[in-house]
Amino acid sequence: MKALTYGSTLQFSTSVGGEIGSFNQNCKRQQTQQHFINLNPLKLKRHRTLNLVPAHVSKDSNAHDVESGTFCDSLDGKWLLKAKGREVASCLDGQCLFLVGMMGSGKTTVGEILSDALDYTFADSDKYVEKLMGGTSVAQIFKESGEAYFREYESKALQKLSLVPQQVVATGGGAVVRPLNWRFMRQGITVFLNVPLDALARRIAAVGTDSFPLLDYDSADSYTKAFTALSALSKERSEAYANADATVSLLNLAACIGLKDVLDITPTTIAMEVLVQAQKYLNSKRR
Ligand SMILES: Nc1ncnc2c1ncn2[C@@H]1O[C@H](COP(=O)(O)OP(=O)(O)OP(=O)(O)O)[C@@H](O)[C@H]1O
Ligand SMILES: O=C(O)C1=C[C@@H](O)[C@@H](O)[C@H](O)C1
Repeated sequence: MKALTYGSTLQFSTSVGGEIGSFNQNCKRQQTQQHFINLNPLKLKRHRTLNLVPAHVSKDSNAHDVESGTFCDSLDGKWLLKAKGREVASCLDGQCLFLVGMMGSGKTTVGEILSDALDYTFADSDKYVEKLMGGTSVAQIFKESGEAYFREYESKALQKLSLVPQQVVATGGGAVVRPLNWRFMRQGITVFLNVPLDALARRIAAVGTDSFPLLDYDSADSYTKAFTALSALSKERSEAYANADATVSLLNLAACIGLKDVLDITPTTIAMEVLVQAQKYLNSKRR
């Protein structure tokens, strides 16, 4: 564990290129780079020692991971996320942040953490549709009224949600396919959580495919049916996901922090990377 001290600006080094906490770009493990985060908004006492704890201490972890300052769900990890959240919130200037990505990619899990870091409210468009439908579940809507009907309500939900400032919205996995939905999502900024299909299928197989109507195939084991259906959906949607303003690739992120399995990346680490990529996008727009 590496202890770091700070004044009003925290400085630490990581093994990768990019800005603070960015593990996603130009990952070259031999390079070290200084990163800075402005801690003034947190109004903290000076001279506190900050411990950056590795997110995972697996048999593959080594001292390098520790020194690289990998974020995790420790108190300090959350605290750094909060500091970054304040910084990004000021660039967002009230705009919403829409998370897009395949079902099970972590939009809800990461979105809730992000809303806390940004001091934003959180909304899940699937849940909003369920509310509009008097509490009927998404799976039930698909079953009783069909996908087209659900998509109409999904667009209504996104339209309503896009009117609320300072909100993180976890969108439904298929929201990106309708151009109309992009009109609503372009009111804010969009970030694509790109999770490899194999990992998604493993995650979904673990929780069961029952609540995912588009994966409700009769044959094969849960992993195979999830993987088969996800592959088909991903082919149809990859172009649409690429319309997002920023992307967080879990494959790159895992490689950069030295994890073999993307499913081992903590939601806090992913949330940090979302903030970093969102900020990059906002800065590039300003130039
Ligand atoms: N980084 C993570 N680490 C461990 N578990 C995770 C992580 N991200 C998501 N999960 C788990 O994976 C499952 C799916 O996550 P989540 O509901 O956040 O995905 P989603 O993208 O919102 O899905 P949907 O499009 O179906 O609403 C949940 O059981 C969640 O707890
Ligand atoms: O990927 C999809 O098309 C879906 C994802 C879920 O979030 C739900 O919106 C619904 O199950 C459809």
